[in-house]
Amino acid sequence: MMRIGIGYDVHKLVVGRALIIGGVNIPYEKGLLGHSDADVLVHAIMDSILGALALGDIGEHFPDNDDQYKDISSLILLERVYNIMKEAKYRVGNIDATIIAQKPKMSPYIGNMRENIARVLKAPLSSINIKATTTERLGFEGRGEGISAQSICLLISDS
Ligand SMILES: Nc1ccn([C@@H]2O[C@H](COP(=O)(O)O)[C@@H](O)[C@H]2O)c(=O)n1
Ligand SMILES: C[C@@]1(CO)OP(=O)(O)OP(=O)(O)OC[C@H]1O
Repeated sequence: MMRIGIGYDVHKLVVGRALIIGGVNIPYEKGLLGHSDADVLVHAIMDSILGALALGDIGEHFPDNDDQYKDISSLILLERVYNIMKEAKYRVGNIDATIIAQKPKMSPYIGNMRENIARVLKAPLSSINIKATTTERLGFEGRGEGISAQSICLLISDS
């Protein structure tokens, strides 16, 4: 059996925070604000997997008032979502995700992001696609106030 899920997340850009997207530390004058490392792409991917499993969202699994998640790498949370998926006897068929950011340029980092996500999800690199787009300066992403990400995933049952 196959199941499909979508995920969407937004974080605010502020000075004094690291910009971590897809587990890659991207040099930039601002970073994303959040309780964890605020990795907006990994959050959207986790929500798409949990969505496919009909198991709610990351806020339910990793509450943002729990000190154990303060500044945690979202790749660690992704590994926990992987374990939940494995327990349910599913594996990733494919993931397609989009980062919506006016700046900075994501293209030099996309390869490393794909490698990080494929490694944690124990999925072939060819099953993970990550794209980036500006919004032609329109909206909150276009004004540089924040970055959003969207993900869709297909899970395949192992049983
Ligand atoms: N933050 C971003 C946004 C976009 N890109 C790449 O640039 C290409 C053109 O973007 P448009 O928004 O003008 O369509 C796009 O294909 C992305 O590959 C990027 O690297 N970083
Ligand atoms: C990841 C969690 C937990 O540290 O915190 P944030 O980094 O604030 O991210 P958000 O996208 O609001 O989602 C869920 C949270 O519970």
